[in-house]
Amino acid sequence: MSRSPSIPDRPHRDIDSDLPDDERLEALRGHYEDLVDVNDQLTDQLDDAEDRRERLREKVDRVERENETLKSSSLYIATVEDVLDDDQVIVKQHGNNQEVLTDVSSRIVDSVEPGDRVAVNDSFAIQSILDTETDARAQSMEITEKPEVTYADIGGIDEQVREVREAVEQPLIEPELFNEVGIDPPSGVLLYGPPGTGKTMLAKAVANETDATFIKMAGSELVRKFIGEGSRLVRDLFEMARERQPAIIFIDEIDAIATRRTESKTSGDAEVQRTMMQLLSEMDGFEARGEIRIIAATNRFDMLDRAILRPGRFDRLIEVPEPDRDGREQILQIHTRNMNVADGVDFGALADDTEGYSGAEIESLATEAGMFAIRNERNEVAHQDFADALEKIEEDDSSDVISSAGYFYQ
Ligand SMILES: Nc1ncnc2c1ncn2[C@@H]1O[C@H](COP(=O)(O)OP(=O)(O)OP(=O)(O)O)[C@@H](O)[C@H]1O
Repeated sequence: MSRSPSIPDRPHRDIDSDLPDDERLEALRGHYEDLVDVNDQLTDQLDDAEDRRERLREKVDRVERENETLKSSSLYIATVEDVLDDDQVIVKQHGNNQEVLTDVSSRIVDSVEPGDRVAVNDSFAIQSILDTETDARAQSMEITEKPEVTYADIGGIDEQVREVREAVEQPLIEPELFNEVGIDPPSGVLLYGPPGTGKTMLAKAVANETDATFIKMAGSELVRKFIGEGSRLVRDLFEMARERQPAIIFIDEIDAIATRRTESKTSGDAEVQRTMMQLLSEMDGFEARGEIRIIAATNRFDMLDRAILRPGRFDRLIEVPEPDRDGREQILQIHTRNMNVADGVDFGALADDTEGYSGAEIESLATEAGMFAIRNERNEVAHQDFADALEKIEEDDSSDVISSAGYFYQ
């Protein structure tokens, strides 16, 4: 840090009053020049001090802004791919593998290196470099203060929405109802059904509706990546939820940690078992009327260890099936509501033609139809675009079957 410049001495001259007038005048002129000189020095120093104060104020503002961003908690994990000049880097976001050119906070710009795992905020600016422990915790959890999904975004599963609201939302919003009646709400809710039918959406929508933090952990990540750490991460998960309650814990692919016990006793099995025991013990010691609710999801209900379905654990089972015809029509309407759709598009006919499609597949159909419109240089999506998209998806699916069959028989 630079030291403050010293204040110049006050000029002093003894002027003898007996001097002849012209010499006295000369001495006074000299004294005056000394004073002007000191005045100039002081003015310069004042300007410097003001500059320094301005710079410090900017720095304080910047640090305050960075602090605010750090405190707002929705941070995502990414890996640094490349460090460029001008405090910019390219990062790849975990989960969706999106590559983004972004800024680095000046605090840490000198420490960022390619390959580092970092926490980025909503606008992808790097907030901190993760150490291994935070990294492991954060990697397996997705934390969102308030997910954007609402019940209005979910189509075709009204009955399931109603059941989830009753089992998860009501105990959070009106715990006194359960106290008055003298019953405990369901401890945990298990959503089961085929992939892409809206299980994750349901959990997010409850969090949105109840202003709860949404904390998602994938069972498969727990056992695949963190051998030896699974049970600690389950503990972390509940601790994180307690710190941020009201919170919805969503454990996706719960089958990965709660499979039926097999005969084989490999170390991997023992690890999975320990992780599941930790989950059960967290749930057993859990206040059902508290501000934390647990939802799990699986596509493999048949494989589940029945121990997790006992009373006091995941004791409310909700099946989320593939949508029926009306459901498919509703989901199509939802996923095209922000699209520029031509008048002649017949959603009823499209619902008829998409039997067996999940919500996620219907979403891809809508996007694909939009792509056809763009390819044909139109900004309005016509019925034919949906028909072409459907044909393309069916073709892609059948070639997948052929290639996987070819592989099988090789
Ligand atoms: N019922 C639905 N209504 C509207 N959109 C849906 C519905 N189901 C799925 N989708 C669309 O598919 C995407 C994936 O859905 P979601 O992640 O909720 O499925 P999931 O059942 O949790 O799947 P998985 O078992 O593979 O985790 C959603 O983001 C949404 O766009």
